[in-house]
This record gives sequence, structure tokens and C-alpha cells, in this order.
Amino acid sequence: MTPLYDFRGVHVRLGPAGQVHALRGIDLRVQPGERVALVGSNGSGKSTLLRTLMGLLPVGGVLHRAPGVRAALVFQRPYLMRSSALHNVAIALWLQGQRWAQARVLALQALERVGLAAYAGRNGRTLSGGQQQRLALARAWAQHPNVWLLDEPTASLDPQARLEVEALIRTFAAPGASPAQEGGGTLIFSSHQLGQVRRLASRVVYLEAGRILADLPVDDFFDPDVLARHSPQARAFVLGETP
Ligand SMILES: Nc1ncnc2c1ncn2[C@@H]1O[C@H](COP(=O)(O)OP(=O)(O)OP(=O)(O)O)[C@@H](O)[C@H]1O
Repeated sequence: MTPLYDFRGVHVRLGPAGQVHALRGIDLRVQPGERVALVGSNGSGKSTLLRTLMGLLPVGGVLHRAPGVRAALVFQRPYLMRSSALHNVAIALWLQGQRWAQARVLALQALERVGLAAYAGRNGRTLSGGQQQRLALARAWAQHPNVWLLDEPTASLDPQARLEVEALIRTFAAPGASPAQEGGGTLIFSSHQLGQVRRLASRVVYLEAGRILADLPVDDFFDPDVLARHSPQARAFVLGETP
């Protein structure tokens, strides 16, 4: 199978003078249908890797992206305009060339999809954190991505809202969830919640200081003996994080 992403020795430098070496030689292949969790401590490079996958940063190294990739990136605190939930979705579609009337119809469908139809007229910025995250997911879903790049999608949500958003993410990433997905959606997300990683991921990539130190199927990642053989640092991270 042709990978969606094939990164070899990818480097990213950030800051005005490129003084922050945020990614240091990333080798990563992602196949269609995978559900990849990016884990690691603050500043390890997870967000930078997601932005690199989205094509938002200048990079060094070899970076192949399959021609059919339609990626959507959703941030932890999504940017919402000070206008209705419906407008927040419709404008994104209009900017992509949809006629306004059609954009509004599709936006309403997307809000229905995430359970926010009743809030279509509400100012997006006055919605709760969980509702705002669902609105951001609706805006992305309306554009029919086949790759979901999610940066700590439930970081600031209470347990109930977190589970609701997780359920949505699961259905979005499922095979055939959108017309653009064909074989199945692909999910790449960062998270500090290891329970969520277990629930959503099929594979876990552990980053430290801009490097990948472990890249394992989820069951192996959470097996202390297997993980210790691959990366003592990753094992220490998991033990430190487990309540
Ligand atoms: N715009 C920027 N300019 C300079 N340095 C940056 C910029 N954005 C991030 N960095 C630095 O790049 C490194 C990687 O940051 P990144 O946000 O990718 O980490 P992260 O793993 O997502 O962290 P967190 O878990 O806190 O979200 C850090 O040292 C960070 O301080």
C-alpha cells in the first residue's frame, strides 16, 4: 500500500532565526486507515509534527505526501469567529468556492452531524468548550477530509464532553465516514491522556526533544516489558503519567 505520508530525516526549525530545532530527523510512514497517537511531554514536538503533516511549515529532509490526501487540522482551542455557529462552518466552505446558499445548507448538515443543529444561530464563541470543539470538528467534516490531524482535541474538556468528542472522532475516522475517504479515514492526534490513547489509537509514536524514540502498535506501547525494550524513556514517561 502506498503510504499517505512518508517522512525521512525531517527537520523543522522554529523561531525568527530558526534557533529552536523542534523536529530532529523524523522518520515516519503513515498508511491509510491508521489511528496514530502522538505522545510525549510538553515541548517534545507533537504540535510541530501535526503542523508539518498539514504542510504548514518549511522543513528540511525528504517528505512525501500521497496525492489524494485531504487533511484537516483541528487545534486544541479552535479559532472561531464572533458570529453564529452556522456562519463559522459556512464561511469555510464559501472560501473554498461553494456558493453561499449551498454553503449554508452543507453547514447545517455538518452541525446536525455533530449534534449542534439547535445551536446554529448561537455565537460560536459563547458555546461551551465541548460544543466549540464539536463545532470545529463540524467545520472540518464539512470539507470531507480523509486525514484528521487533531492537536489535543479534548485537552480542556470535562470527562463527559471528552467522551462525546471522542465518539465523534471515532465515527469520523471510521471507514466510509465521508465521501472522500473510500478505504477509511486516517487519524493522527496528539494527547496527554493515555486512557484516550488506548481508546482511540492503533499505533503510538512517542516523541522526546523532537525525536521519535518509540513507534509501536498500541498494545505493545502499553506493555511495560515490550516498551522498555524499545525505549526506557518512553516507559518512564508512561509510568510517570499513569495515575
Ligand atoms: N512559533 C514558535 N517559535 C519558536 N519556538 C516554537 C514555536 N512553536 C513551538 N516552538 C518550540 O518548539 C518545540 C516543540 O513545540 P511543540 O508545540 O511542537 O511541542 P508539543 O509536544 O506539542 O508540546 P505541548 O504538549 O505543550 O503542546 C518547543 O521547544 C517549543 O517551545
